[in-house]
Amino acid sequence: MTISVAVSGASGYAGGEVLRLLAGHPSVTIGAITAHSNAGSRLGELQPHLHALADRVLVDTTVENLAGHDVVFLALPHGASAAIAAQLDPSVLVIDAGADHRLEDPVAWEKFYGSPHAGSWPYGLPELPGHRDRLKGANRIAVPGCYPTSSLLALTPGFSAGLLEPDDVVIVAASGTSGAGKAAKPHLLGSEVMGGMSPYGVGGGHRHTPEIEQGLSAAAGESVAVSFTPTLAPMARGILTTATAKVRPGVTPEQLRAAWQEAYGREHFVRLLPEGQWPATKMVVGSNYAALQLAYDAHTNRVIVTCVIDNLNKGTAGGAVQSMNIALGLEETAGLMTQGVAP
Ligand SMILES: NC(=O)C1=CN([C@@H]2O[C@H](COP(=O)(O)OP(=O)(O)OC[C@H]3O[C@@H](n4cnc5c(N)ncnc54)[C@H](OP(=O)(O)O)[C@@H]3O)[C@@H](O)[C@H]2O)C=CC1
Ligand SMILES: CC(=O)N[C@@H](CCC(=O)OP(=O)(O)O)C(=O)O
Repeated sequence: MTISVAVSGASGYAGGEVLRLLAGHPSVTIGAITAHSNAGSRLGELQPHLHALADRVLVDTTVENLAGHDVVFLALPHGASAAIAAQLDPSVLVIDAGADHRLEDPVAWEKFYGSPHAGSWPYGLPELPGHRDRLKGANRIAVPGCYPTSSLLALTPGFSAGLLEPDDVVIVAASGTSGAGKAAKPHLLGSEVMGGMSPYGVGGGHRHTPEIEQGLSAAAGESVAVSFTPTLAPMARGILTTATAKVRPGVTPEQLRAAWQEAYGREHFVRLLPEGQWPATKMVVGSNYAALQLAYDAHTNRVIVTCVIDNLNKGTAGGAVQSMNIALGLEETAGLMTQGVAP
């Protein structure tokens, strides 16, 4: 089976990573690749690492150019994908790397994004309970945000198993700068980022807070409140998320470990590391893997979980391709077997 795929936002970081993965996918033919201000350019000028596609020319992101493919990836700024998706044939598989269709609650959407809610689609994080089944045969998929991917992988097993208190969850995550996209922004200048770290979106203001709460609340079966603080780290790729939550009375460290083992023991891309080995971003950069470790802090009665992902891979493009594979009934790992890059 050969699947024709169009990729929009192909001049950006997320679209570029989708193309990098699709170029190694055994069942995919890459059709239209589209951009906005860079339409008309050769891909090799903008994504010089994509050698096999260097001579392809970017065309405008229009419904006409995206039509006629089996799958359309949207890797556009927030708010740009909903209008395009609404005009694409309902039978085509549309996979949106942006946020437009992630949140189920219109009130939360309007509060954090300030625009009308476009509705929600099946959520492309197959390792969450029940999600793989919802992705099978889907023709619309919302790819999670990168921080929500690592945060939900970190804490969902504890909430699904009923081991954690819902009102005392603290998540602090450090991201590489590619998470902010390619467009020039003063806080991303090398001189601002190199050699130091800084927080942003502090105090509950980051738009990924409701997305993380949505996923954890679904796992818990009750409302979960999250304090989420993102930080910017001097690296191009990678997220290191440290998530902690109060443990319910009577829960033992053995029960905690068993819950995470049960959740991920059969997963290919999510690895609970052997006890004592702690995740580092360099384990996963370039790959679709997530690595986790947990500890019980008896002093504060909290579980501490660390999760690392590559924000552009498992956090965006890898999750998108994995979801495509599931939706189309392909091997889930197809095009995604690249391991981490080290040193
Ligand atoms: N970077 C990351 O780690 C993650 C990104 N995402 C999401 O993926 C999407 C793309 O992000 P990212 O690649 O980082 O961003 P970039 O800024 O790197 O790329 C943005 C892309 O969108 C195109 N574009 C810009 N404005 C418009 C417009 N008005 N209409 C159509 N296309 C437009 C750009 O084209 P041109 O260059 O030609 O102007 C470019 O191809 C966003 O929704 C983001 O939230 C999700 C998870 C993680
Ligand atoms: C470092 C950095 O700036 N990261 C981005 C998140 C990237 C991501 O997951 O994106 P979307 O929800 O936008 O798809 C941010 O905090 O806005």
